[in-house]
Amino acid sequence: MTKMQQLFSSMKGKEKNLAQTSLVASEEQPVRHIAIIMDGNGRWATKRHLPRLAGHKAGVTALRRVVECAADENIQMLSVYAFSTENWGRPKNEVEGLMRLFWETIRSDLEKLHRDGVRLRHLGRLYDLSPDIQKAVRESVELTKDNTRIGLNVCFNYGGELSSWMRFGRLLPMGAILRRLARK
Ligand SMILES: CC(C)=CCC/C(C)=C/CC/C(C)=C/COP(=O)(O)OP(=O)(O)O
Repeated sequence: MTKMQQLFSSMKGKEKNLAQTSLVASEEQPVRHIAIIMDGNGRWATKRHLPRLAGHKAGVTALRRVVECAADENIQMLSVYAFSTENWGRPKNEVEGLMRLFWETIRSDLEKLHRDGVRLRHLGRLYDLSPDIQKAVRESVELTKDNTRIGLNVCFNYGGELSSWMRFGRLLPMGAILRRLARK
């Protein structure tokens, strides 16, 4: 079992619903691009009698593990759908917590991501985010732009981009991803 498979199966068992993973590839091609829709963070936290933000933090922890494994698995691109324009409608304290978490994660993880050869890109409406976040995103994209090990598209404050992007890919359920990885 590869590291990625172990990660996905551990998520199924212990961290159910932390992330929904979809695969973009045709049947004939090896897995090169994995898209992750961050979902279920709130349910994960509620089940454990924790505040929703604890679920979002656990989601970021899971994401770190996915990025590490994917780079080792020769996956060339990861796209992470984190915060949609609809998510601004959530309670103020949750939105503020998510913005802070996003900013803190860039700040704390950027150096390691750069060292690990991750090329960061942002997809979404940067201009609507706070000046601090805009600056952190711009700096992280600039710093990592020449890295070649793996691309990480962070979709934050995305709108219709998701649905149009989905039309280009075939979305397969988790089981299909695991089987595909097993064949590598
Ligand atoms: C990329 C990065 C560092 C992001 C940091 C911010 C972050 C964790 C964003 C995810 C937010 C979100 C809307 C998750 C979905 O779970 P949900 O709250 O909809 O869960 P539920 O469906 O169980 O309510």
